[in-house]
Amino acid sequence: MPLHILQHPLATHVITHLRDVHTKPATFRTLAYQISQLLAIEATRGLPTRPKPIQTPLEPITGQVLAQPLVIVPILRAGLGMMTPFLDLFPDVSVGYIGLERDERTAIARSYYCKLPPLADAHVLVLDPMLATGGSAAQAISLVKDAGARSVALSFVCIVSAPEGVATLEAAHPDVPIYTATHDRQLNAQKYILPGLGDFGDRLYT
Ligand SMILES: O=P(O)(O)OC[C@H]1O[C@H](OP(=O)(O)OP(=O)(O)O)[C@H](O)[C@@H]1O
Ligand SMILES: O=c1cc[nH]c(=O)[nH]1
Ligand SMILES: [Mg+2]
Repeated sequence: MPLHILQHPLATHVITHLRDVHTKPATFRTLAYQISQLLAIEATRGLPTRPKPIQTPLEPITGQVLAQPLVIVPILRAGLGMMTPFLDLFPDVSVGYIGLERDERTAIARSYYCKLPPLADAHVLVLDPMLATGGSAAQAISLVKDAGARSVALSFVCIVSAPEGVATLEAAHPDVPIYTATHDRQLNAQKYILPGLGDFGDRLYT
């Protein structure tokens, strides 16, 4: 599946401020909202629509409306920072939650929570700002597939991706497209993304 990288001057502007170590949590949350809104539009470009006959004030026409329910699944905790723009753009969206936390020493993610709505007929977007080793994303996608999500209607949406994470996710789930706002250089020895923006969850909330 192709890696979709946001191409928009506003995206590079917002990411630069997100990366800035001097950006405080309140501003960081606003910037996370802005970049996630751009990603939400990009990642839903291919959503199917169905015809709906309506009457305008002047004449009858057949318009198009969204054909499928949409489900977002933010990965706790940092994924919560991407959730609100999806709720604002798609008021009927359902939300599932997957809790995953990387061990600080091994960088291997441990699952601690999973609550998902019905997924079989839905278009599912898994949200997590950071795709580093790809371990968290691969686990989360396995969980939503096991819960009934169909791979033709399943995407992973992140803000910063590393080549290592994209390779891992593509190897584990070659059928799932990845949407990212920026594709960075590499991981460091502690499995943080370079140049990256640090620990997204900490920058959102502490
Ligand atoms: O690709 P990976 O190597 O798995 O790393 C990415 C994961 O790391 C961060 O979460 P973290 O474990 O820090 O949890 P948090 O969101 O609660 O801070 C991030 O939000 C991803 O879930
Ligand atoms: O760079 C990284 C890697 C994993 N998780 C983060 O929050 N940042
Ligand atoms: Mg974290």
